[in-house]
Amino acid sequence: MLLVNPKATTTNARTRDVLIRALGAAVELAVEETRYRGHAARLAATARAKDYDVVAVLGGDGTINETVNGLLNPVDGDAQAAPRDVAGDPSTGRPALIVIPGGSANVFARALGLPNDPVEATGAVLEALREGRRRTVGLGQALWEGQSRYFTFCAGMGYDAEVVRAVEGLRGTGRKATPARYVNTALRHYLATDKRHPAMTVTGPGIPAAEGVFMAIISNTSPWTYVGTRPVRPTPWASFETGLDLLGLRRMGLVSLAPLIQHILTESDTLPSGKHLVQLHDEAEFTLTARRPVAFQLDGDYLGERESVTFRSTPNALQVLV
Ligand SMILES: Nc1ncnc2c1ncn2[C@@H]1O[C@H](COP(=O)(O)OP(=O)(O)OP(=O)(O)O)[C@@H](O)[C@H]1O
Repeated sequence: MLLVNPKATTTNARTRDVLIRALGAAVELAVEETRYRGHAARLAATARAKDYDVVAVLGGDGTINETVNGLLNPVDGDAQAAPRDVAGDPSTGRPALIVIPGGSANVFARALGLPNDPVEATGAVLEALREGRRRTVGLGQALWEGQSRYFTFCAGMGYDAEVVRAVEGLRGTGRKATPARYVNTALRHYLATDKRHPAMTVTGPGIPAAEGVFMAIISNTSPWTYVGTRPVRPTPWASFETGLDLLGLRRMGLVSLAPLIQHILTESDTLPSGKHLVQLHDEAEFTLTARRPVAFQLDGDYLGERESVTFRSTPNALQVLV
């Protein structure tokens, strides 16, 4: 099943048709266009219930996030659909995923090593299909107030989620999400964010409690994002094959931030260092609690202000043809 989000930033009818022709020549293909927010999750859950082998997505990180959640959660009323779980590997019980970048940032596709161009990515994916090349990836899961949502590359609480919220507000007025818009919004919003009263504490099984955190980045892979073609790596050791990583900031002043920003933009695999940083690597679970509601984002989607969110690693969650 091919899911196309016609509203994704860089998706157009031409790339859609190229992809349909290319995939259609290689496999038996059903094509669905998403018509509203949440539609990709429903379609993906249906694909799983109907035992499709593969779900391909042409869209941005938002559509991929929905698709992944649809693949992991059973469709309404189908909760006891028999999983095809083979030998305890949960990824074998659901359709595999194909990703063709069609959004603005395409972090998940690029973190998987795919070209950030839909036609070139189609070529790479067709090769993977022909050669049966699959990679098993873990996902992150966020749980709060009785809700749960999986994430493919990152979640965040605090300043970064405030920036995501501000950019979503601008997109609501018809402006596109470009890297320059994110950077401009981040700089402007820096003046407004609270740099004096840290709200969050990180706790978890076997993890010493860390208080006084202003913002936290939770990573399922590295890079965390891209500015243009440049990868940004606040948690350089994170990977799809390990548990979750975290970078927490206990200071938001420019003296602390400037060297950190320089480090994460230029260093590829050394951890940023500093007493004001809280760092976790390859953890199965931890919780962020906050004294007041704090902005929360997941795979670049703003999800409101929250006071407690638990983050859990879900190993071997999905197979990706790449
Ligand atoms: N037909 C539609 N009309 C409006 N919104 C849609 C439609 N189909 C899907 N959506 C929603 O559009 C949102 C944005 O899509 P998506 O993330 O794929 O693209 P993007 O925002 O351009 O990319 P990125 O996430 O990389 O910025 C998704 O949250 C999805 O739910």
